[in-house]
Parts: sequence; structure tokens; C-alpha cells
Amino acid sequence: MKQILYLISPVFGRSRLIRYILLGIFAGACSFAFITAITRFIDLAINGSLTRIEPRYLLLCAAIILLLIGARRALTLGIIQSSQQLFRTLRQEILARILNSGYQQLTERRNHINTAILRDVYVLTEASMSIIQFFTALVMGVGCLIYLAVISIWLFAVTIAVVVTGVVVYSLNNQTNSQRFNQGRVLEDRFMEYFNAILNGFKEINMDPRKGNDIYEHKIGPVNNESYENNVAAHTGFLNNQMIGQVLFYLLIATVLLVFSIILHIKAGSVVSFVFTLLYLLSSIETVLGALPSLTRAKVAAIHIKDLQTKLAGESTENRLPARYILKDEFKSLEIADLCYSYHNGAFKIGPVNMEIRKGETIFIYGGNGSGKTTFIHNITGIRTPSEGQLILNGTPVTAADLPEYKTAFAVVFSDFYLFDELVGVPEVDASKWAYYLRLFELEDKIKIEGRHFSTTSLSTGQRKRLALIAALMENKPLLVLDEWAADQDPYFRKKFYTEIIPLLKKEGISTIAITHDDKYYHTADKLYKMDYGNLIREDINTYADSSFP
Ligand SMILES: Nc1ncnc2c1ncn2[C@@H]1O[C@H](COP(=O)(O)OP(=O)(O)OP(=O)(O)O)[C@@H](O)[C@H]1O
Repeated sequence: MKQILYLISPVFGRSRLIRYILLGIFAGACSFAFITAITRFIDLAINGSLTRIEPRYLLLCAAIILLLIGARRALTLGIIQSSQQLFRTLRQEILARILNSGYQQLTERRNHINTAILRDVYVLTEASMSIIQFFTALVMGVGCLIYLAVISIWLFAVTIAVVVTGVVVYSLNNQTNSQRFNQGRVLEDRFMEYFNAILNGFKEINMDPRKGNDIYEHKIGPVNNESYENNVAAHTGFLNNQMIGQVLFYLLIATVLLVFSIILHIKAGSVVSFVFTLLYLLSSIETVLGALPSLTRAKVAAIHIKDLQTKLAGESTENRLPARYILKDEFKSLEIADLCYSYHNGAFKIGPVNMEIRKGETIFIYGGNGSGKTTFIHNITGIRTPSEGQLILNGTPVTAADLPEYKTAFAVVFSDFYLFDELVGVPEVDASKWAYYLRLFELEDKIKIEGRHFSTTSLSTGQRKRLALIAALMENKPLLVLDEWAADQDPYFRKKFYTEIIPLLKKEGISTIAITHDDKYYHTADKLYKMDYGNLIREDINTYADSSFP
């Protein structure tokens, strides 16, 4: 419960939460007043004092019912609004934290985030609807118990013995049930992982349905079965608790009527009032027990959301909005001094790497698969943080605090780029620049721009890459980083890129770092480097100067 309250109280707000609790207590008190009035009328009827229609009793009942319904409606309306607000706030907060967190942390937590957004927030919102109901029933239960003590202290003692037995049985079983819900949440993460594999690998699956069958039978199937058994066991555990509670109560009612009232010589009127109140108490206990599975699942969800929030918050300074953007003309040089980086698993390391790029220069990097080229550009663009060494921008070392501003110097087209369907992050589209690049990249017959929105992104792979590069250039950044950009271009456009476009970019003052395997065009760069098992080695451009191209 603590974990749930930790997440919901900031959203509900302290004063609103207190108001709901007071309304809940008031609704519970109204229910309790209704029972008291009814038991009193039962007493009067049994004594023979209730012989004619009493308008004041009818009025009293009507007043209590009106107050009760009014309080419940106000409470429920408030809870509907607040729980929807909780849903909106939690989703937005998680997304804001995601946007602020580092690339590395995010890629490591992809499944956890998916499940948090798609399931945990929903489970918690649903439970927040029942939490006040839970407390209202609890208040009413306590009220009933007090009233039972007033009617007969001995019967009350018997009732308390039964309630304590029920609570002990519940507590013993609850730990196992909570563990099962926790396990259910872990299985949900695994389900999400396989589900993403199906969505992302759908082309491959479509080509050979055996692949889909394989994932379905050997991955999704076992997880689903385990989930099924786990969830059935957890819910059955709660059902057993509920059944034990009900059996204990029905036994209590039967024995109060048939045994204890006789042994303890209790008046018929008191016995009827007692049993009537017990039935109300039973309904409160059923509400409490009925809400427990969803509250337990919500507790597990709340722990996961809190855990995610804490982890993302710890890393969230990495991608804050920059205080300012580095302008194209500001850039003079970037020096990479003794930069080292190793992945968390320690399996691969680059560095120490040294390199310098000046304004308008073009640098090509080549090297074997897995030699560390992409890792290196992730480090210089700031989406991975070097473990050692320095990035020196315009003669000033870049500190961790400078990183958001530093990153604004780069426009990047990664090899696994994502093509947005509009010019995101570009406040105003320079129409003449857009038209110029569209012509340069020979896409003028293919795409138009409406506001910031591309008319289409349904293009060939090479065309999509051209559009991604146009979008990067529209950002007007001083440094352009390309990871095997030309690999998907046809020979004609590849030649145009190296011999026309790169010189044009140079003229614009753009400095380019490109990973490429096009040795035919290495000589078009100002500097050439080879990445060799994590070591960056300067190559002599003249070696490639005689390269001819068609
Ligand atoms: N997220 C990661 N966690 C751990 N190791 C990784 C990760 N990404 C890459 N590696 C390892 O780092 C090494 C370098 O990978 P990188 O992607 O930088 O190579 P590359 O030179 O760009 O290769 P390619 O030409 O195939 O694109 C690889 O051997 C790979 O196993």
C-alpha cells in the first residue's frame, strides 16, 4: 500500500487525498447510520412498538440515503477524475524521463519501459479507483465492529476471534500470492521482448512462417503458459482467502444464532441486530478482500514504475534540453584526445583515440566489421560517454555539464536511422533551402513538404537515406556525421555524393565525419582514418589519390 500511495499521493494532492478520505469516512459513517437505524427499527418491530407508519422514521431513512448516495457520488466522481489524471501524469512523466535519459540506459531498458507504459500505469490507475472503496469499506467495517461491541460484548469477542483467524490465514497466504504477481510481472517483460521480436522481424517471419512458429511455440508459448499457471495460482490463492473468510463468517452467523445466543442468554432483538450488522460487516470484508488482488498487482506495478523512475531520474541529466545551440559559424575545431570507451560487458574497447577536425574538413573512417567505427561516432557525438580522454570543442574541454550544448553541434544520420515523418526539432522551415536540397538530392518529384510534414516517407531505402540526410542538413549544424550513408546509393548517386555534394557541404562550412567503405572515393576526403580493433590509425590519403571512378 505504501508503494501505491507513494505514486498516487503527489498526483492526487495531499488536500484532495484528505478530502477523499474524509468523504470516504463520511460515506462509511452514513452506511453505518443506516444500519444503526435499521437495527433500531428491527428492535422496535420485535418489541411491538412499531405499529403504524412513522413519517419521522421514513424521513430519517430518506435523509441518510440521500447523504450516503451524495457522498458516494462525489467520492466516485473525484476518484474517476483523479485516477485519469494519475494515468495521464504517470505516462507523461515516464515519457519525459525517457526523453531525458541517455541512449545507453534506454536501450538496456527497452522492455521494462514498454511494460511500464503499456501495463503498469494501467494496472495502477485501475487500482487507484478501488483504493478509496477499500478504505471506505474498512471504515465501515470498523464502525460495524464497534457497534457489535455495543450490542453484545460477548458476541463481539467471538466475532473478533473469527476476524483475527481470517487475518492470520490471509497474511500467511498473501506473501505467496504477492510473489506470484511479482513473477507475473517478470514474465510480462519477457512476453514484451518476444512480442517486439515478432513486430520488428515481421518481414522475415512473413518470408518463412516457420520463424514465426518457432517464436510462437518456443518463446511466446512457454511464457504464456507460465503466465497462465502463475496468474491462475495467484487468483486462486486470493479466492481461497475469500472463501475461507466467507466460510468463517457464515459459520459465525449460524453459531451466533443457534449456539451463542442460547448459551449466553442474549435477547432476541439484540441477536437480530447483531446478525444484521454482521451481514453488513461481511459485505465490507468482501469489498476489502475483493479489492486486494488488484491492489497487490498495483503494488507490484508501483514498485516497477518507481524503480524505473528512480533509475531514469538518476540518469536524466544526460539529455536535458540544451541552454543554447552551437551555431554553424561558431565552430572552429573539435579535438578528440586519448578517448577510450568500453562496453559494460567489457567485451570490446576502443582507444586511446586521437583525432582533430577543423571547420569545413571532411574526414573518412573505414575499417572492418566490428572494429569500433560506430562505437567511436557514438562517443564523439555524445550519445555514449567516453570512459577516458577528452573532447575539446573550439579549444575548450567538454565537461559532463556541457554535454547537452555540445551535442547540438552535430547533425547525424546513423546507419540504423529513424526517419520521422516531419522535420522534428526544426522550428521554422527555410523553404528555399529545402527546395535546394531536394533538387540536389534529386527528390523533387517524390516529396513535398506541408508545413513541416513530409508528403510521404514511403520511399526506397536509398531515397529514405537521402531524405534523412536532407532532414539532418535542414538542422543547420556545423558538424555532419554519417554512418555508411552512401552504402545504399546507386553508383551514379554515390559518385555525385562524393564528388559534388561533399564539396558543396564543405563550401557551406560544414565539417563532415563519414564512415565509409567506398575506397574509390577515399581521396575526396581531407583526412582518412582506419579503425582497427578499436585503434584509430591515420592513413595517407595519397595512397588512394590515383583511384579512378567512372
Ligand atoms: N551495445 C553493445 N554492447 C556491447 N558490445 C557491443 C555493443 N554494440 C557493439 N558492441 C561490440 O562492439 C564492437 C564494435 O561494434 P561497432 O558497431 O562499433 O563496429 P563497427 O566498426 O561499426 O562495425 P560495422 O562495420 O559492422 O558496422 C563489436 O565487436 C560489438 O560486438
